Amino acid sequence: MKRRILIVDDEPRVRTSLKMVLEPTYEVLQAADAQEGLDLFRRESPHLVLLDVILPGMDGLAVLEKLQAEDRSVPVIMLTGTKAVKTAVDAMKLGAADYISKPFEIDELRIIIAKALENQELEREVRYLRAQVVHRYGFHNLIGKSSAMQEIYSKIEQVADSRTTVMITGESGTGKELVARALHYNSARRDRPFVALNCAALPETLIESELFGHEKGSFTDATARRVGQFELAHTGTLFLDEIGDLSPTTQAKLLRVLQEREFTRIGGVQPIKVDVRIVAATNKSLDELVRRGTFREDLYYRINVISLYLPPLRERGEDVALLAKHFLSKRNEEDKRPPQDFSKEALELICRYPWPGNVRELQNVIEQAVLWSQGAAIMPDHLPNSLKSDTKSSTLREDILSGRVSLEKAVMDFEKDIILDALRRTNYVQTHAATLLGISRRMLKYRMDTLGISRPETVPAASDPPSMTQE
Ligand SMILES: Nc1ncnc2c1ncn2[C@@H]1O[C@H](COP(=O)(O)OP(=O)(O)OP(=O)(O)O)[C@@H](O)[C@H]1O
Repeated sequence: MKRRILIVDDEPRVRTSLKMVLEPTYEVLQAADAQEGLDLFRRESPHLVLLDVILPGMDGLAVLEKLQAEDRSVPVIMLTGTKAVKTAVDAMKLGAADYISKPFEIDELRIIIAKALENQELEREVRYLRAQVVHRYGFHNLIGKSSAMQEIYSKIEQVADSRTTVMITGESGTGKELVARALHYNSARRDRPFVALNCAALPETLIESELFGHEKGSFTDATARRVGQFELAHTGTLFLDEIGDLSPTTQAKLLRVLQEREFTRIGGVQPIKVDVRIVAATNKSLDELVRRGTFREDLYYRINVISLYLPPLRERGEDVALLAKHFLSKRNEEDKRPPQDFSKEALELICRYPWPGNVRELQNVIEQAVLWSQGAAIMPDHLPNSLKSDTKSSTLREDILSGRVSLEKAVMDFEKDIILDALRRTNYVQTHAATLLGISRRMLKYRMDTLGISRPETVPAASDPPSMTQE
């Protein structure tokens, strides 16, 4: 199929000659003014536009802006009447693919057109591949290419559409709520409510009223009727986070709703029927709670029909860099900033850290780093010390265990580091540094002599007050 080129130029002579030159290779459409050009652009979806900068009625640059607003992916080559460099530069700033000054060499025009079409093709390919990557490495806001995450995606796809209760387990911050949402938004209930309730966040007295609602006057603070989360989630999904924290009484009530699919508000008599899909989550071991008798076994079996386990981030190392880049570009997009990148060293630190707070901790660290970096690439300095000290101590541990460094030397270096830090923080006032370290000034002096620490010449000697502290 021939590609279509739209020529927008008011001079018939130019249009005819361009048509003659281009027609063997391309299908050529012609417009004599801006309006006709815009109409043809919308109707015929050309692959490329040759646009004159001087047109009757509307300036070529204004037309260019309109074309860009319609579809940025179609390259526009400006035809400038004279050697109007300024106009050409303005056009390029507005997004023109290239420009050529009239009169031009036919071969030159051919090359410019071919190059612009080739770039357009490449851009399309990149967009397509990017979409593919998102599909392969993500699933409904969940990012991760590890086999553990791939398994989660396919389980979500398999069970999303059934009404069955799903139990999601995993450490705090591993993404349990995100998985619950993915289940809801991939089910037939996606247009119905998704209601989330954190069972650990409320005292026992409030949780039942939160879940089932109450009638006016049913207890002291019940000044009006209140609809509970079960009713709000009717025909949708109710996500019960930290379900292991429910009290025995609330567990019994929840079990009844799951069995009978109806309940009554606190203080009410009228049973209310509900159609709610329950997704529950916990970061505790429900097995263990059942063994200890704090979680009802019958409720456990009701809820645990299908279970999804989210492994901690330290066990899916391949996801760390991907998630870090995802959070970085998300933050940049939200703040409408130009894209940023990580320096090699910063990314190494991020990938080496064990992330005890899982994805939530990683997300917080990246968001803080964006603030510190102020638009430059993210460097180790923009990352919290915990990431660095962990790497430092694990490297040191390796050095000691492999005999590269003696334990004695490592301990001395460590002590020296801390003493120097305390001295720097107190501007070498030894009394203050000793207080920070929780040792006597005499002991500090002794350790400084042993470790070869002295006050640098740049720090004035008068900084230490005369020694009259009780030691
Ligand atoms: N795979 C992931 N892809 C993208 N973002 C994620 C992923 N996992 C978690 N997050 C993000 O990390 C944060 C914590 O996730 P979430 O609240 O779902 O964890 P959780 O396991 O429910 O935590 P908790 O047990 O403390 O309630 C959220 O901001 C979430 O968007």
